[in-house]
Amino acid sequence: MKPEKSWRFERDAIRSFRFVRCSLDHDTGEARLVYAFDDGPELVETVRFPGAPFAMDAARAQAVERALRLLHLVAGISYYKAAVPERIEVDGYLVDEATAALLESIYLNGLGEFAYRNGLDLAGRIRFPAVESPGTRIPMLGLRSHALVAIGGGKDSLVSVEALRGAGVGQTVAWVGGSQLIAACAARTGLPVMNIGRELAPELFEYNRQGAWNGHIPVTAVNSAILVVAALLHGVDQVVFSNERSASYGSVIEGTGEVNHQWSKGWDFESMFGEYVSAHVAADLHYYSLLRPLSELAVARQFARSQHYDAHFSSCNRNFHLLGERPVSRWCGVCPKCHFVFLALAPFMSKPRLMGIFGRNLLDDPEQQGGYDALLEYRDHKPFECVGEARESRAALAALAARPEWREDALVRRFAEEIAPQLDPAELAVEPLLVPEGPHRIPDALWERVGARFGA
Ligand SMILES: CC(=O)N[C@H]1[C@@H](OP(=O)(O)OP(=O)(O)OC[C@H]2O[C@@H](n3ccc(=O)[nH]c3=O)[C@H](O)[C@@H]2O)O[C@H](CO)[C@@H](O)[C@@H]1O[C@H](C)C(=O)N[C@@H](C)C(=O)N[C@@H](CCC(=O)O)C(=O)O
Ligand SMILES: Nc1ncnc2c1ncn2[C@@H]1O[C@H](COP(=O)(O)OP(=O)(O)OP(=O)(O)O)[C@@H](O)[C@H]1O
Repeated sequence: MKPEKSWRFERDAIRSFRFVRCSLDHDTGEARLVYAFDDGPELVETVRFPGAPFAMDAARAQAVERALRLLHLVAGISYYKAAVPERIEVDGYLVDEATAALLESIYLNGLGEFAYRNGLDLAGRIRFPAVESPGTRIPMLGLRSHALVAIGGGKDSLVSVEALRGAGVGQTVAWVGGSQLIAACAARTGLPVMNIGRELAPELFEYNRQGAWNGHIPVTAVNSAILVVAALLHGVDQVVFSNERSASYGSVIEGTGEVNHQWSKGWDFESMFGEYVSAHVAADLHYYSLLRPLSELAVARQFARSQHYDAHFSSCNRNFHLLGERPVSRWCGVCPKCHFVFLALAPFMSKPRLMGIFGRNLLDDPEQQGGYDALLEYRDHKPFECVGEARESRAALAALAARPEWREDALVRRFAEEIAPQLDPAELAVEPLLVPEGPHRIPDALWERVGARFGA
């Protein structure tokens, strides 16, 4: 369809979102993901995979093409959300029923927070056009044993990197986007690194100014699909994320139910996506999260065992905006992630060390009371951020209330005096929360080596 010169983004007049085409140039490593609304201009997202030119046999090249289409379909969510039109069209290739089912789940659940905040009901609205497929078996590719480990600049992925190192697994640390903070953490690992470039179609920002629907998207799903393409281009057999058990639990909102900001970090996404990749993209490519059986507190304990990254890492998402200025400090100190990570690390490291990392004591600052109340689900719901469960925050605060160096701090004292007496003391123990449990996709032989390290 030729774009009409006079086309304007009018959100409520748009009827269809189109997946126009996708391509990957093996000589340059540049992928182009092309979308459009109705007969509007093409929206081109670019992803640059380092290591080109890529040479490979036909079977691997076909797997790359399947992975690229999966990425095209997943990454479309950034643009689809701008108008959430009633129709989805895929112009360049056919989508089978299994792919449509995966996509419908990612779009519906991954846009859960977006829909809730915008007062939209997307149930039944998101339908990918699907054709029946004969269910052809996809081949093993003979990928070499090596892990591409996704890192995000925070504590979680660094825990995975060190666990894999300890288990003797060959790894490359990989990240998407231009964050200098992540680059510094990657360099600090001393391991081979892979930085994948990603640029959103610039028109999206213009549409945002013109009244597009806007809100959170499941960015981990997009990063996962990008890393699957990268793994196949480089011929390696594992894509490793660092999503913990706690990520599977969302915010419970009165009158609405559960809305999970971090849905694509949760188990439902991981199991569905991982199974799809091995059944429909490459039989010997394994996607898993190494931290899936761990709570946030267990990850924090693990991170605290080494000081190697103290001066480099940050979990504060304010470091990762695409537009605008970077924060002066690695830790803003006022967002839910700063609140939670400070609290989660406190039981496991010395107070001076923690204050050295954050440059201040968040638990002795009454201004942060509202933020901590939300983490405890006390008179508020869990924030829309990647933070642990309320029972983890309560247990951590209870542990600090028993320690002389913490118990006089304003928010610890308030917890002990006002909130703890309303809670069941049996539910305030830290130890049970440190035990690894629940489903995961970690290869058995690897879990045997890292599980003990994690306290299994
Ligand atoms: C850095 C951040 O937290 N961004 C969220 C913020 O966006 P904001 O407008 O303040 O800044 P930008 O990130 O620069 O985004 C500019 C616009 O582009 C849209 N966009 C961005 C990335 C993308 O992949 N697709 C996009 O469409 C974005 O919507 C803006 O209009 O608020 C937004 C609305 O709530 C969030 O969507 C932004 O979150 C980013 C997608 C992001 O990368 N966030 C991660 C730091 C993040 O939230 N990670 C999660 C993982 C959970 C998951 O996978 O769902 C976490 O740590 O909680
Ligand atoms: N820019 C990125 N590129 C590739 N993978 C990423 C990126 N950001 C995050 N990830 C992956 O997604 C996971 C979830 O992100 P998240 O920000 O919660 O984790 P983190 O940065 O490792 O730790 P923390 O929870 O302390 O911030 C990460 O552990 C990492 O595996």
